[in-house]
Amino acid sequence: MELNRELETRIVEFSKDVVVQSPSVLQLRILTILRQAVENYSHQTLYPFFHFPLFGVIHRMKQQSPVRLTMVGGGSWATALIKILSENNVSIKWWLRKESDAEHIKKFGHNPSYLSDVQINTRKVKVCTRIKDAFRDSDYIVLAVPAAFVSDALSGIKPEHFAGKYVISAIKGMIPSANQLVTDWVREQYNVPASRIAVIAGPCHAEEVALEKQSYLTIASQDVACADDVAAMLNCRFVQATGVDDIYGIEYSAVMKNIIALACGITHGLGYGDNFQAVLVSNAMQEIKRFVDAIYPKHRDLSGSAYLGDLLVTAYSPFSRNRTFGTLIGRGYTIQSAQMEMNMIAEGYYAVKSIHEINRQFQVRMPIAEAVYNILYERASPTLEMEGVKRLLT
Ligand SMILES: NC(=O)C1=CN([C@@H]2O[C@H](COP(=O)(O)OP(=O)(O)OC[C@H]3O[C@@H](n4cnc5c(N)ncnc54)[C@H](OP(=O)(O)O)[C@@H]3O)[C@@H](O)[C@H]2O)C=CC1
Ligand SMILES: O=C(CO)COP(=O)(O)O
Repeated sequence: MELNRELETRIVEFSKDVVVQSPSVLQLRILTILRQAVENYSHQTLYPFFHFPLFGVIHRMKQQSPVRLTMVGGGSWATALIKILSENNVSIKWWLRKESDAEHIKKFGHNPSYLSDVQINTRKVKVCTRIKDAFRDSDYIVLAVPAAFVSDALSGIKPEHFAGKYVISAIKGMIPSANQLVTDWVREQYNVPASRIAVIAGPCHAEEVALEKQSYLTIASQDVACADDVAAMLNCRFVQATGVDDIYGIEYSAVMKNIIALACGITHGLGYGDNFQAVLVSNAMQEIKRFVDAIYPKHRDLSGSAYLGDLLVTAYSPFSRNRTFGTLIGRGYTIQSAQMEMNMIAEGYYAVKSIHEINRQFQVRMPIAEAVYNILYERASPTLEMEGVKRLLT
């Protein structure tokens, strides 16, 4: 009886949406509901539903109608997400800014600039360099360029181009010119309703996805059904994705962990050891909690993998751009030379300034983030700043 009621409620909720959905989104939504039912209930309980006529229809739709998605960005994370999505019934338009990269992918099936070992399935993935063409006929827009370049990447795109689409931010950074989360910025600039916005989070480096190492993603949206749909698109042989509702907590936490990874890198570059870093990271977790709870109060468990897990992987992994950038700064590189040394973007560099400015209003005690800000923006000495942090750690 419980199941009957739950399925009924979900189907009624979902049918309210029917008028505004395209067939592929409907299919995904139905599949998500059914997948959850199959996971959570016994075959015996589910048996009556096997006569439900939609089952056959869904099966046929699954064969025929792929989800239509646009990937915006040609970097390592976009390339890794393309690999994951290509495992499922998804048809992808991939926007990159460089004509030469697009031509190379069309010809050889590899991104020449990032994760070049990843084989691109060119039957499922169509590459283009005109953003308006990339948006046409898509149900989902995935944003996967560093936050500082989203506005450039979407140049020429207007609110009407987003109408009826879902937006998924795979970005772990803030729009520097507005000090805004990417999802808030998209909502305001393009009038996309919050129920159609999701973020992809969780501890997951593109390089490990390229190697098909088992990974976990958390998809957050104010509308959990939307998050579940996106999770269904990303679940595959080597990725397990789960939908949740704490979009603000998860997005801010992802921004903050990049700043902490910079601090870990800086101290590593200065010669501090693992004992110190463990204490730095535990204190940093409390700092993240204070900030996220102040800016968006909600009951949340920060030991979850989208919060603590992502902090750990970014603070310790040699693949982390933020940790690498911090290490170079700790070793005495200037900001410009550290940026030139890396072929990739460390989001924490931009984020620490935004968080510093936002925190003028909230006045949360964040000595580690403040030390990183002083080093990167006030030309403070890394040695002296980290001496100060050292005295405050417990
Ligand atoms: N890499 C990872 O493992 C993960 C990354 N993320 C997040 O994904 C987002 C993207 O990062 P990632 O893919 O790693 O970045 P990369 O550093 O790998 O790639 C940067 C991308 O930005 C593009 N770019 C640079 N300048 C501009 C510009 N002015 N206008 C438009 N595009 C530009 C680059 O294009 P070009 O090559 O033409 O210069 C390239 O496609 C970040 O927010 C990151 O935090 C999240 C989880 C994992
Ligand atoms: O968010 C990430 C892993 O989950 C990527 O972090 P970096 O940008 O520091 O590599």
